[in-house]
Amino acid sequence: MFKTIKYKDQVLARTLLLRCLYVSAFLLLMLFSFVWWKLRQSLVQVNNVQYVISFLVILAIVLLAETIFLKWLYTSYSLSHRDRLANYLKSIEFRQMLSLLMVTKGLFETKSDDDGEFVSYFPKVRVKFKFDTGQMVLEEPINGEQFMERFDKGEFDAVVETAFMADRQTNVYLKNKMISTFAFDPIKFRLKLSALKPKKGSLNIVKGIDWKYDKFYNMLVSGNVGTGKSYFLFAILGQLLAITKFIVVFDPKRSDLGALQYTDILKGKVFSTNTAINEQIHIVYEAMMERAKKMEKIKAEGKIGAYMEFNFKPHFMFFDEFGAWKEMNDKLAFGTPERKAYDLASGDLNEIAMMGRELGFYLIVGMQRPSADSLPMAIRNQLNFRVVMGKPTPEIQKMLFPDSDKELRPLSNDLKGWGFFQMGDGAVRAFFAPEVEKGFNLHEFMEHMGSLREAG
Ligand SMILES: Nc1ncnc2c1ncn2[C@@H]1O[C@H](COP(=O)(O)OP(=O)(O)OP(=O)(O)O)[C@@H](O)[C@H]1O
Repeated sequence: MFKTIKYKDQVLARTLLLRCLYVSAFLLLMLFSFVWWKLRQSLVQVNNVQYVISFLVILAIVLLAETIFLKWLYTSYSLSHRDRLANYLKSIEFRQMLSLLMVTKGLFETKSDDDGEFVSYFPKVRVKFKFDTGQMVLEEPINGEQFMERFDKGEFDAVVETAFMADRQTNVYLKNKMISTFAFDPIKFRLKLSALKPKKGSLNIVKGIDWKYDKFYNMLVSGNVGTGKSYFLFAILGQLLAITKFIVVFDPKRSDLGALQYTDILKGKVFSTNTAINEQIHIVYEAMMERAKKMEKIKAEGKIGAYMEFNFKPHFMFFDEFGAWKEMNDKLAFGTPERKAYDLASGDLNEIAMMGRELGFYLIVGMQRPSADSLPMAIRNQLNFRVVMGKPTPEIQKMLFPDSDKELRPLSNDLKGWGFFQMGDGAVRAFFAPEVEKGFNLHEFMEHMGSLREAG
């Protein structure tokens, strides 16, 4: 149910606390009156002074204990629990914060009369919490009244995102209002690795958000050591295996991905040496050019459409530790056959990044630091789905999400596998990568995902 945010909600928690204290003081008074009445009937002699003193002492002790208890309930219990009481307390805190935000952003008007200043206009913002999905739904007025433009421009939503560490997921306009849905508890959207259900054209990222590679072609996954980059890449590669057999995997650092050459599903598709990688890049490039020719022929007959409409399958080049490959090859002496092969491969890669989308050839690039030296601009500009695991440095944030000034805050101190992503020009979102469960075996996972394709 929606609740309207009021100006006085700024002190909601204090009001709640005071109400509790008033009620308990009243109950104590009733109890004492009853005890007094009983004592009068009995033989025990208590004078008025003794009675008042004992009442005041007990009242003070009870109210102090209750204040401490309520404070603990509000600040600690509500954070560490997920039951109804904790959710109720959280909703109080959130409503209070919303009211405060509206006031600090000046989204209200005052007038004065003989009795002093009073709030003459407070916009009708309503809120609904969905604790089971970790969402908050805000209804903001777009009704021709004061501040409409500021709500419409998303100014208030941006402040809410920062204050609640939330992500705006959807933004819908209805008559006289705008409905924005925020995810304030990103972990609620986490998928389990075993629950991934990729489909042709879309791979699962978090609940409700898929990577539609035909739309947001080419992916970049960056992140420092230990942030969960490899695990996230496993989730992507596994899903690709479930939808296509046209995959090549490059792992110049020979890490866990390199060892996938020993699986049945990826036998002959994993390459680690520079020579093999450069050669394979050229093979993929030639396959792409071959497809370009075929499509040109089809289009010469007046047919229109994208590659899948002509029954061509998507190809994926899965390139982990891209920076390491570039660094190793950049050192090669000019004029040597290895250098020539590398230069050819670099040119091919640029073209795959640029033309691949139309033709169904996609790149997935994994690297620690996507700096200008390690990731050529021609490729970087074509990476439409950008992911960073962990909290990026300001420079990396600027490089990955240049148009966003969203403040990125850590999602967890003890859990790994969280980060931020942006698809195209969409909002930068915080997310938890699919959870890798205990007892996970990389090779078994890949074989299993591959078997889904064979079965289907
Ligand atoms: N999605 C996840 N689910 C469960 N645990 C995770 C997840 N992601 C990361 N972890 C935990 O964090 C650790 C580091 O993750 P990962 O190996 O993917 O980091 P990395 O950034 O790739 O580092 P490196 O470059 O050293 O491989 C893992 O061993 C695991 O314990």
